[in-house]
Order: sequence, then C-alpha cells, then structure tokens
Amino acid sequence: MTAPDLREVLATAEVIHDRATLEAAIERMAGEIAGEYANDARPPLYITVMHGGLPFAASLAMELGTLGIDLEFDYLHATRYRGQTSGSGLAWLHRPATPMQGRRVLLADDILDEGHTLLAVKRWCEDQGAADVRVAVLAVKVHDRCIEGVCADYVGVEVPDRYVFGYGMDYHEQGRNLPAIYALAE
Ligand SMILES: O=P(O)(O)OC[C@H]1O[C@H](OP(=O)(O)OP(=O)(O)O)[C@H](O)[C@@H]1O
Ligand code: HPA
Repeated sequence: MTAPDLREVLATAEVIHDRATLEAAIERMAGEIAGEYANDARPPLYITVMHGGLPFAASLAMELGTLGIDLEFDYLHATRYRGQTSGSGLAWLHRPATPMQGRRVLLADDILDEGHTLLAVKRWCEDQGAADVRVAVLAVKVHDRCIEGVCADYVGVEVPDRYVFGYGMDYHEQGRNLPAIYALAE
C-alpha cells in the first residue's frame, strides 16, 4: 500500500504545538530533570526510545548539557505502531547494550499514548537491575485509555485524543522531522 502524501495531509492538518512552544517546554523539562541528577556521582544512562524519541531526546540532551548535566547515551527500539495509526503487539527491534545494574536510567520518548510501550520498556530496565528508572516524554495524549500504573515523570506538552505527528512522530513513516506537532484533520 502506498502511504498517503504528506503534503496533502499537512494541507488539512492542525498545528497543535509550534516549534517555539516545544522548545520552551523542553527547556523547562531540562530544568526539572537537572535538579534530580545534579548531585549524582555518575551520569544517568540516557536511553532514547527509537525512532520517535530521537529529535526530542537530542534537544533535551543539549538543554541538559547546557545546565551541566552529563549523560551516558544508549538507545532501544520497541515499536507497536510500525508506521500505522493504531497500535498492536510490542516488537523489540533493539535492546540497549550498556549494563544497567545499579544505574539510574532516564528514558526519553516522544509520546505517552496508551502506555503499553513505556510500561514494557520500564519493566525491562527494572528487570535488568536499574537502580531507578525515570521517564521523560515530549507529549502525553489526553484520554482515559492509558493502562494503569503508567505515568511519565517529566512531560513537555499535552496533545488531544487524535493521531498526532511531527517532532519525531510519524504519519506512515513520514513527517518525523517536522519541527512542530500536528494533528490529522478530524
Ligand atoms: O503509549 P503507546 O500507545 O504504547 O504508544 C507510544 C509509543 O508509540 C510510538 O512508537 P511506535 O510504536 O510508533 O514506534 P516508532 O517510534 O519507531 O515510530 C511512540 O514513539 C511511543 O514509543
Ligand atoms: O498519535 C500518535 N502519533 C504518532 N505516534 C504515536 N504513537 C502512539 N500514538 C501516536
């Protein structure tokens, strides 16, 4: 199946958060996160949840660096949407290679939607022996379908209960490098 044309989709999509809003939210998050890790002897293990988390994780890492917080980088790839607009079973495509035993782990992802991805990823890190696992997400989708017991420690913005894309999030694997968050026309 050919993906719908991104330009056509953008013509009717709605900007939910523009770039300046997202950058301000990330700067604010970095301030909150820096307070948590400032006095640690060892940098947190900073895990980007690929692919969607990449732009956000990079921006947040730079803001944290500006505040004097060092990070050790690794990444994982767990996907349940696979280019579609509704999720199914979670597939692990890559697990982090860095040992987590006794480490403080900070996960960076683009969106907390129904919570299945972050719950599984967080549990996996805990099973690896991480001392502490915190979660930073750029966006939280507002609805009542989020599974129980999942929440992010640091949140950039809220998005409505619509399919959103941009700033890491894809629309049929397109639009991840758009510097704003859009919602599909209703
Ligand atoms: O809260 P949930 O309903 O589990 O959805 C959130 C997850 O879905 C997206 O990943 P996706 O499966 O699209 O993989 P991708 O980042 O590679 O696009 C997003 O990046 C989150 O990781
Ligand atoms: O609304 C969404 N957009 C993009 N990716 C997603 N992954 C979960 N929800 C979404």
